[in-house]
Amino acid sequence: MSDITIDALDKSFGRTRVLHEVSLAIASGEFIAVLGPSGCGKTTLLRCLAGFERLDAGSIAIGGETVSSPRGHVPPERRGVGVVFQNYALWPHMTVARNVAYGLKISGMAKPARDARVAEVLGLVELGDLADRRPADLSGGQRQRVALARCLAMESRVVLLDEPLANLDVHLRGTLEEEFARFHARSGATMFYITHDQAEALALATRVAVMDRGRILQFAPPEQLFREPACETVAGFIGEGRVIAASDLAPTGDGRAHASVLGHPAALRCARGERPRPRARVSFHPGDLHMVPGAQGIAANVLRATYRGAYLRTEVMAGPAGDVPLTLNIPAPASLTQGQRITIALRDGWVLPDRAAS
Ligand SMILES: Nc1ncnc2c1ncn2[C@@H]1O[C@H](COP(=O)(O)OP(=O)(O)OP(=O)(O)O)[C@@H](O)[C@H]1O
Repeated sequence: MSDITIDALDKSFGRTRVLHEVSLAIASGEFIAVLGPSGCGKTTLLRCLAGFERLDAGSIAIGGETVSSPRGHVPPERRGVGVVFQNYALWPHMTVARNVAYGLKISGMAKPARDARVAEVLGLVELGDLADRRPADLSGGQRQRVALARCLAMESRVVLLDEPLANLDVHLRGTLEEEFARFHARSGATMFYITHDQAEALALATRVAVMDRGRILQFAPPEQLFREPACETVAGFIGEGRVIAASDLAPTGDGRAHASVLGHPAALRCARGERPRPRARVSFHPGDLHMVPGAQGIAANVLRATYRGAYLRTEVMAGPAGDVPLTLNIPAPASLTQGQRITIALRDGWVLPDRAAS
C-alpha cells in the first residue's frame, strides 16, 4: 500500500504562508502531477511529502501511516520515498554503480546481493555499459536515469520528481517522458511529479493538481481539466484556454446550455446543477472557434495569420465592437490577409461554475 493522503496542510516560512489547506487523496500506483507557476509552492509541497519540511497544520499519511503532522515527523529515510531532483543529486566522486548501490549499502544489504541488484536495475534503465563512469562523464538524460535507477534499487513505494526535465533539451525530454511512463508501469510506484509545464503534466499524469498561490484549484484527469476547468485560472493554464463573457445563460438541465456569446447564440456545456443567470463566463480553446461562410456569426477582423503547416494560426479582433482578441486555427490550405473581415462561430465551450463567474 502506498497511497498518499494530504489533509489540510498549512506551511509558512516566517510570516509568508506558502501552502494553504492543501488536501489531496492519491491512490496507490497513481501517477499524479502538480502543475503551477513558479513560486506557487510546488517544491515546498514535495519537500513536506519527502520529510524535509515540517508542517504547521494538517497531516500527511503514506500507506496508511501518518508520517507528518504538527505532533510527529517520520524522518525522510524512513518514509520509503525516492526523490528525483532537477539537479539529479548524484555523488560526483562515485561511479554510476556506487551511486545506485549507496542506499542499499546504508540499509545493510550484503555486497553480493547489492551487486546483483545494482546490475539488474542498471540493465533496466539501459545503463549497464556505463556502470563505471562518474556522473560528470554522463549526459543530462543519463544522469536522470541513474537517479531513477536509484529509486528502482531501493524499491521506493513513492517516487517524487521535482521538475526532472527542466534542464534538458526538447528531444531528450520526449525520450525521458517515455522513460518515466515505463518506470511507472514497471515499478507500480506512486509517482508525484511537479512541473510548471502543462504539456508534460497532461502527457504523463493520470490526474493533475493545478496549484496557484499555495492552493489547489482543481485535481482532476487531464481531459477534465481541459474540458471542464473549475475556474478562470485553471482555464487559462491549460491548452491555451481563453475565457470570455456570455449573457442570458439558459441551461437545459442535461449539462448543456444556450447563451449569447459576442452577440450570437452559442450551444455550450455546463454543470448539471447550473441555473439560468444573466451573466456567465465561458472557457474554450482555439480549436473550438471555426471560420464559417456568409455573414451569420461573429464578425472578426484578421490581425495576423501565421502558417503552421496543417493550419493557419489566426489572431482576430472579434465581436460587435471588434475589441475582443481571439485565436483560432484555420485548416490549410487557406489564405488570409491582415485586415480581412471574416465570420466565426464558437462550436463548443464550458460555462465556468457560478462561484468563478464575475
Ligand atoms: N526555506 C524557505 N524560506 C523562506 N521562503 C521560502 C523557502 N522555501 C520557499 N520559500 C518561498 O515559498 C514560496 C514557494 O516556493 P516553492 O519553491 O515551493 O515554489 P515552486 O512552485 O516550487 O516554484 P519554482 O517552480 O520556481 O521552483 C516562494 O515564495 C519561495 O520564495
